[in-house]
Amino acid sequence: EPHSPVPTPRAIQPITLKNIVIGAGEPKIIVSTTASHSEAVKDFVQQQAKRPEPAVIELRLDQLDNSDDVAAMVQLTRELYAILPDKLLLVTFRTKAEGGNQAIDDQRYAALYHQLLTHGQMDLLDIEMYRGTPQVEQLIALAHQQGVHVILSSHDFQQTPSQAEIISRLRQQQAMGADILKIAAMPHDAGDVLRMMSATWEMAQRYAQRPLLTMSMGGMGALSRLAGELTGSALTFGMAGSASAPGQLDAGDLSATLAMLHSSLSSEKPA
Ligand SMILES: O=C1C[C@@](O)(C(=O)O)C[C@@H](O)[C@@H]1O
Repeated sequence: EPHSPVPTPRAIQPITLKNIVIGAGEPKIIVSTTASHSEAVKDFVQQQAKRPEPAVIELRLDQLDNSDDVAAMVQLTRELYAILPDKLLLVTFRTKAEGGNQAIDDQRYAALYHQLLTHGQMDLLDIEMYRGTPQVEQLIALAHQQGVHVILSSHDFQQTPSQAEIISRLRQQQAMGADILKIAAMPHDAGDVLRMMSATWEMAQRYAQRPLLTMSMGGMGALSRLAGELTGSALTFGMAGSASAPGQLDAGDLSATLAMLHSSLSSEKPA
């Protein structure tokens, strides 16, 4: 026998919520809201609730004009949760510091998330790992008390960190108790995209017990948004109409390509 690859078993434990398996099979598609008014957000989510592509809908609170009206945001999460009986609702306030639409200080960020977790409804909450250690630790504990799964996230819209730095952040997120480990970074060349994919694979093979969500942004990064089943990224963002970040592919095209790659990957039988 010439070359028989020995597959290394991954230690990633899939998460199953509402029959959606995160961390096995095809990467699951997340579609984000980008509207600035609650009514438009609700219309969009009604439409997406009927679409087959997204498994997860991300509510981007920082895109809303009235995101400082905490009671209205709490109410909005409850309404969206009710129209998504078989998809997952991810709630995200992406801060300006990490590429989002609105600046918010760590205290107000923590206060908003505290109210959302206490009075709102969601399956998943995106918490930026660098929003202040005590705040982040308290929010993770509260989320888990409320039965909400936590995505700890880190974004770099300027450049792509070294492979060691990408892995170190993902491991830190895991150590902090994240349920899903996430990093997004901007590439300047193909090497940066390949490094993100390679860091994802090394993390998945060696260190991860939790599902990963990684991507290179911008047009150059598209391959990283398609390659998750190979590299070990369990989720991927696609767009419906308008992108919530540069480089997102249309959810329909994304879904077709993920299916094509899945059939190739599952025909691969060890010799
Ligand atoms: O952080 C992320 C990833 C993202 O920035 C992307 O590149 O697809 C899109 C955002 O909506 C999401 O919160």
